[in-house]
Amino acid sequence: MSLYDRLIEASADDWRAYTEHPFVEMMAAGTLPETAFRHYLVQDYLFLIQFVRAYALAAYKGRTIEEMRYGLDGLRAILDGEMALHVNYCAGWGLTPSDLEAADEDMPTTAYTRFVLDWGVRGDLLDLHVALAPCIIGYAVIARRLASIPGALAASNPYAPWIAEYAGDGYQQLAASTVEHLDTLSDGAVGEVRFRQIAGIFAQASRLEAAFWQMGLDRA
Ligand SMILES: Cc1ncc(CO)c(N)n1
Repeated sequence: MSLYDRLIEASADDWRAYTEHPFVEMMAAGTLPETAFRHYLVQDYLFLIQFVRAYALAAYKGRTIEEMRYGLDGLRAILDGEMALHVNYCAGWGLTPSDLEAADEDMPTTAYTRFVLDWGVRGDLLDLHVALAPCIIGYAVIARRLASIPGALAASNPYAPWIAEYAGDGYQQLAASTVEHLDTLSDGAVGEVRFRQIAGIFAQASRLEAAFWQMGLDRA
């Protein structure tokens, strides 16, 4: 069993609350109010800025060139890839990247990003990558499922570009390599005590993800 499978199994309720949150179901159905999505997306841009810092930290903490490169690739995937989705959506609302950067962080954004960065500083590379994992893997899992719901990818669904981005090959491959990387990092040998520690980080990050969706819905 991969470390990822063990982590999901250990935090099943939190994982489900995150990946099956009403926010994502409403995106697939196209019924999510735009105010909710807009608040979420602006906050997500601020979230990604902090995640770039977390990946930079992962590169810094790498003990091999391969681990350093892994941090760098994650950083690039956000800066040169994922953020374009946010910029494009926001351009439709008349918001420029500078407007996004100047927005204030809402509490759940600060809570989640600083939780990850704190584990990154305090813990070792495995702690950091476990704190990052629900983000990448969760969005890949969510988008793959949503993409299979009839009508979710229809041109009439304003959230189709979001679903298509995370269900796309590039992002799905990033998630698959994250699953593999967790096994490489843990070397297949994580004892019970260590597993309980990282399972706690994984579960908390999953709860912070659910709180992030809820932050959007609360603006509906
Ligand atoms: C809150 C959040 N979690 C995960 C991702 C995926 O990168 C994202 N963009 N935002």
